Amino acid sequence: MALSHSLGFPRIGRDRELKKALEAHWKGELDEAGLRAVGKRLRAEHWQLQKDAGIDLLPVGDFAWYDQVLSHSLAFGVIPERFRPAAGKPTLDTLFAMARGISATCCGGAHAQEMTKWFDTNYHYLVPEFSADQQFALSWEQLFEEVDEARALGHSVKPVLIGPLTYLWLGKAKGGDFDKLELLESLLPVYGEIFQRLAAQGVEWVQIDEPILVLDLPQEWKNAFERAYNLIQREPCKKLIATYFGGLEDNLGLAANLPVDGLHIDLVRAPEQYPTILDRLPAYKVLSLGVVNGRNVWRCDLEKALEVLRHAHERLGERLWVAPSCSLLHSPVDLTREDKLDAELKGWLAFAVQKCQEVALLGKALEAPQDAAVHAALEASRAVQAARAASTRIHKPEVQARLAAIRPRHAQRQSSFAERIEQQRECLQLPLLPTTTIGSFPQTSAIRLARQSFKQSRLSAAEYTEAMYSEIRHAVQVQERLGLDVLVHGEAERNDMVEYFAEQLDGYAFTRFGWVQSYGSRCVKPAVIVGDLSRPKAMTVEWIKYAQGLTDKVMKGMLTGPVTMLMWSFPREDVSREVQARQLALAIRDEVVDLEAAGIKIIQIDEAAFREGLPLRQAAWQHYLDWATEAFRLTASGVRDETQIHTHMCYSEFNDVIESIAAMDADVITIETSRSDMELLEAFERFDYPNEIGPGVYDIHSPRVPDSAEMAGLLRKAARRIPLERLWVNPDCGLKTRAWPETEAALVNMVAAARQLRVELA
Ligand SMILES: CN1c2c(nc(N)[nH]c2=O)NC[C@@H]1CNc1ccc(C(=O)N[C@@H](CCC(=O)N[C@@H](CCC(=O)N[C@@H](CCC(=O)O)C(=O)O)C(=O)O)C(=O)O)cc1
Ligand SMILES: N[C@@H](CCS)C(=O)O
Ligand SMILES: [Zn+2]
Repeated sequence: MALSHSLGFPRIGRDRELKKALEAHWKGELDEAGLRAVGKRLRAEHWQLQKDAGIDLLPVGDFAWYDQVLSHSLAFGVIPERFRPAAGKPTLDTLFAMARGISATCCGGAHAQEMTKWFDTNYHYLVPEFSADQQFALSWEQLFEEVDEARALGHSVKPVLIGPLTYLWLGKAKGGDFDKLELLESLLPVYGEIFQRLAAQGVEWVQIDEPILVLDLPQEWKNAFERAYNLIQREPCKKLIATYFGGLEDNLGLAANLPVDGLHIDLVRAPEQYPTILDRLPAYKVLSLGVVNGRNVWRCDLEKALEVLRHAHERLGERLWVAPSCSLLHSPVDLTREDKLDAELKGWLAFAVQKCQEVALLGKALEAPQDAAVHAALEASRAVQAARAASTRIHKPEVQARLAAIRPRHAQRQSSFAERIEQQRECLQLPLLPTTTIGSFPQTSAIRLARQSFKQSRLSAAEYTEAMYSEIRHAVQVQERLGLDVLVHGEAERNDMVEYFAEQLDGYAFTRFGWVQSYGSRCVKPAVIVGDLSRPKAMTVEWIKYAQGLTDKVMKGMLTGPVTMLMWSFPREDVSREVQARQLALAIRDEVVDLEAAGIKIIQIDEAAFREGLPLRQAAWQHYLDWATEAFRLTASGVRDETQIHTHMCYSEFNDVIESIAAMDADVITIETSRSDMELLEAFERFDYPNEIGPGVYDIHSPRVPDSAEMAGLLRKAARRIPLERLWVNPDCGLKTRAWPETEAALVNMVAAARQLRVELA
């Protein structure tokens, strides 16, 4: 039998129960016992959903209160000094403090751990902080408790661990000049202890995630893999190493030969690795093939998947396992919840539950090809593929014709930055170190409630518009009172910076419940790119015009760029990312031009996901950077020289992409830097980045309000790297997740810091 298994299931819940419970707990409305009860119920429900779908071996350890990397830091005792409890083991409060920071009103405060993107996904993990004298000790019982919990429910379980090399790779060495790889030897005994505990609980298989095996690894890390797994092999339990998000390529031999019992590979992202792996895999090993896409919502082409699986099954027999390509954390939970999707589109989609069914069906098709259910599923899958290939909702000749007419001049501003900036300074008349924000102001429950009422027709369009205008008036008044220089309208009318635009473009479709965890309790509902994309009419102009009419100060128009629209949507699989980005670029370019025509002098085109889109392997970088940069320039280049184009990027490591960021030629870029203590500016300094920069001076993901001295300190650091006349002052990212009191308090301090530095440094 080809065993079917899942690498991990979404933890947030079909109705985002975990999100709601966490937020209630943080507000003091749900005690710890209540929160734990929600977690327990969700785990039980998720195991049952997977089992009912036909999955043989269920993951345990994929549940996390905030983030799975953070759970591992707790497990290994990697708890920075500022969070360490005075006595005893860490608690849930320790975990939440590490994730969210501690407010300055309590014990002097502590800033949260740095958060960054999980490989090339829109999921964020908390970066482990290693000290030079780092000790590791098993400190968190969650995994063992959950194994008992699942077994008590009668399930066959496979605990999931992040492997030691991936864990170390994801962390940061702090407070000393040392190589984090040196910590491996002291970390491994904790893994040993975990395997022994799991074996004592009766566990047979453990999944060890080592996704860094799909990256370009330095030789010492490759050597470390051999060293680590030679030691780990002595420990009990059978071990399956899971790789995903790409191909093993030059690490294939290394991964195939590690002394463990099985290997999982991602055949969706890297189908080409299949034949080679069969030749290189030792005869004793299980091979798990990830054939169902865990990163997208389209139904699996079962025939195509079966072609490979049949071949592998002939060679491997019971040593073949079937799986999704990666953890289903990146998938919405259950398509059956979607009661408003049209039948045709619904028939084309699969969420986590349906993906588990697909995996189980593929397993069954290998054993019982004549089975009636198998036969019917294959027939249905063939019909879906044929319908999509011919559908007029997908293929639009007019969009394709516009794409074909693009010429290099369309992606080129009229003059160089040096010439433009003179005209812009003349036109904008801003002070040194201009202050601004990234776009959004608090998305209060009143705003969300108004939107919900409008969507359910309990509020008319006019009433909803007035409610949003009232929010805009409030945001403008606050910004004027605080003395900010460049204002924003606050994005009250936007449910999400991507979904909002997607809803107004032709070619997109939407789910009602297709939530995916982004970080902690925060979720996104990625829109689905179904067909060729175009903009039927202006999307933001009336809102921005209204906001500009309220003030004499400059109002920034606020748009989401093509690369980010693409990265944070579920893309088509029948055309390249490049083509989809170009279609989006043309649609948003029209909006940029319309904003300028409406008198808007500064237009921000957010490209928060620009760095995230960078392929994991260096060999593929240039091609991506070329088309991504071109898509941005195509969006931004329809305007006059005096119109100032801003862009914004959060969570980015800029070293690898700095030249392309310069090539985007935005007049101003605002970036996230505060959690990394302005370290990220190093790339801009080294490259002598020519345009203007706003390095974030405070972390918006934490409720903590930094004082103006702290922000002034960061600005001084920034001014050492970037010439003063090119520096802007702003938070790290949008303020939608914050409440008004902390937002105002932080912005008062930010404006004060900017004013102080104007005097001090001018
Ligand atoms: C900047 N970021 C973004 C990323 N990806 C995106 N697609 N969008 C982003 O902004 N990736 C990187 C970062 C991640 N950061 C964030 C920050 C904040 C959120 C967030 O707040 N998400 C919200 C959901 C947003 C949304 O769509 N809201 C809807 C309302 C949906 C809803 O909850 N409705 C309620 C009813 C209303 C109520 O009572 O509140 C319901 O259905 O029950 C809207 O505004 O209309 C979140 O709540 O998690 C995400 C990523
Ligand atoms: N303009 C958006 C960017 C977030 S990355 C915001 O302010 O929320
Ligand atoms: Zn941002």
